Amino acid sequence: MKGYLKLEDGSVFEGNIISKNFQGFGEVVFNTGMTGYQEIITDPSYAGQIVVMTYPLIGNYGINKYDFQSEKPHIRGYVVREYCDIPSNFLSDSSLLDYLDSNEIPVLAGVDTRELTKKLRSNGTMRGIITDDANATVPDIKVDLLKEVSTKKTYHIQGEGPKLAFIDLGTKKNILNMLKNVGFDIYVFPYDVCVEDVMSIEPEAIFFSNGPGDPKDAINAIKLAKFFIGKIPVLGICLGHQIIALAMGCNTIKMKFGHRGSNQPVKDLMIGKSFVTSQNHGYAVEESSVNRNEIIVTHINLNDNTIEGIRHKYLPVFSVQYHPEACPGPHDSMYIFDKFMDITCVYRRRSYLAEI
Ligand SMILES: NC(=O)CC[C@H](N)C(=O)O
Repeated sequence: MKGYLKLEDGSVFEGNIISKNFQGFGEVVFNTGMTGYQEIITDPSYAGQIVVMTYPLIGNYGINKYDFQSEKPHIRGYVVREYCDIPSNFLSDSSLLDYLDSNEIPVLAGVDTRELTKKLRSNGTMRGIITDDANATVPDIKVDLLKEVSTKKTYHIQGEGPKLAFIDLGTKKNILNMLKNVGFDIYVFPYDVCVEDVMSIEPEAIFFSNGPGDPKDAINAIKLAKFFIGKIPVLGICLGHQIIALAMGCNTIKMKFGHRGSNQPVKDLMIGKSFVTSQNHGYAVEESSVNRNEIIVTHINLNDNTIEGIRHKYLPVFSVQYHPEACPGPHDSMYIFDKFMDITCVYRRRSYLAEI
């Protein structure tokens, strides 16, 4: 069926609606990854967004049971140049379209995604609607994204190491896997958990996850970060990084079109090495808001010099804007998780020594 992607500036991109559902609206963003569509569509940070893939052929390796980053897709719509409906991969259990159809996600194929991406790059991210109705207008509806993607109940992932309070703002599964692999004993809390409930497990470290939306909307998480900074080691990834920055007095700003893909170059200024990283963010820490007497910028993006990581000068707090857990993307910066465990162990030994 003929369909359209209509943008808030009035522009219209034509294509074919190949899904069962033919209506969806959200913020239209583009991702430059050549592979990794299964991880992207199930990354809860994309909640509220229509994702445009710049790679021209999507669907060719199907969907498998290993690469999900959450229980279901969180995107509001999917836009591709060419959809491949004959997946070829020994791990594939279903086609991408069957999976998206079973979750009622609208898919618009046959779109000039190069032109669309150029538009989003020059005008900035815009709201849009996928529709079969040439007269449809682009709605502007705000929903509580954190409530939608965070865990409803606290749960425990047993480990032998230090106790970690994990604030789930819509986490990707591989972040939990990585923290489990380095040995943390993890308690996963909902986004609106109170300080007292987190304290009840006597955490030795706290983690703030990735997640959707504007970091300034994560009011409870910012409050938690303010409380725990300086008390126990703190790590944040992506939304978690932005929350930690806000808690330490920095500001965050909306970027023109963000960074989304598996090929973003980042320099670790502390060790002088550059890495290719996986990213998915539309907000960033504002450089001029960083109080350099207290905070060190540890990582920058080599495409546009924006901040990709910070740490406190004296306190055990650090965070990265990119995704060291990959999924999809390169595994080059997974050392971040070992570093977090090392710092937590140093603090554990210190408090042990202080007691004897
Ligand atoms: N992946 C994330 O955590 C994204 C963080 C935030 N929602 C942003 O777009 O910048």
